[in-house]
Amino acid sequence: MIISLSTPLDMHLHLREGAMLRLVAPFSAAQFAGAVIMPNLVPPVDNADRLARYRAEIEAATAPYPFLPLMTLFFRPYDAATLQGLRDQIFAVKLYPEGVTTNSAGGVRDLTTIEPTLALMEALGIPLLVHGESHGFVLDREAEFLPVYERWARTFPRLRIVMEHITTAAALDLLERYPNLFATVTLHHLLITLDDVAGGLLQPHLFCKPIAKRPSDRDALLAAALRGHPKLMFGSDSAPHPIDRKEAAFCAAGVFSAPVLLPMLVELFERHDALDNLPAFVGGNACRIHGLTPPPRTVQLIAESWQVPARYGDVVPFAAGQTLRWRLVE
Ligand SMILES: NC(=O)N[C@@H](CC(=O)O)C(=O)O
Ligand SMILES: [Zn+2]
Ligand SMILES: [Zn+2]
Repeated sequence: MIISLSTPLDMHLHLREGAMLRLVAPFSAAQFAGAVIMPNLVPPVDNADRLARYRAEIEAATAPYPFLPLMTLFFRPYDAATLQGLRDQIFAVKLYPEGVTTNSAGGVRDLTTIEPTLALMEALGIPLLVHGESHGFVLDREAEFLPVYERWARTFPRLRIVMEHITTAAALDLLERYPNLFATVTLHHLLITLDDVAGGLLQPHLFCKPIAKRPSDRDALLAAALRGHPKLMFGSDSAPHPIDRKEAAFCAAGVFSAPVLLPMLVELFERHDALDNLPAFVGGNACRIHGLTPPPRTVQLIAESWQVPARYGDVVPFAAGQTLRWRLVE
């Protein structure tokens, strides 16, 4: 049995640079027609020259797959001339509050100071992608950020705002209240809760920001994804770190899910008898919301089981060692 997906997209992806990029990028390029590429490199992708060189590096690493990198710019308090000059080279601007996640040291310290740049983005039609967490208690960080989304959604009604990698039922509820608010959700946040991370022996390969939450949150996110919620888009947040940064004191945050994404999404939607809604979740909604027209591409999966390797190079993947029911047809 074969399942065909038309032009699947991953709306939140970390490809890193150099040898890590060359190791991980082919997994995404084999499965997806395109992906939104996160700019949290060291130093961040925050100027035209770095953008162009990073895009070229991605294109080299993903050839010969027809893979569209949707580039993002690391949020700075850009002025009008800078944003106008960069607008045609980017899909969106990605905002990190200072210090909330991996490589966000150059993020925004005072969120009340950046409204002039948000107004410019609204005028230029540039979407705002946000890692929305406060500096509060770890389980409350996403909830505490929701009023910030509300303020921006009200102040800038034509600014398209994407709440990245949401992990709570409360974030989902907010989608219903503001027409210009959208969200991405990862595969792992549809499957795991905090118990999987820290309820038994500590599982560093499931440690990420935002941290996985309660069963009720996971169930609400899964239900929304399975029904193809029109404002919810798949974004893997696949975020590889070398094994010595994960199996260590001060374990880095990030789950490397790229190699298993479509096989596990198909299995999940099949198990819940929701395969009809998978195309909307993995690209259809994103194309409609953002007006994207990536080069059409068909990706096929076959019902043939395989075991996820323990490692790819020096990176441990999500679901390592598990047997999956669907395999990508290469
Ligand atoms: N999600 C993570 O835990 N880590 C991401 C950064 C991010 O998306 O917040 C990374 O770059 O490693
Ligand atoms: Zn993030
Ligand atoms: Zn991310």
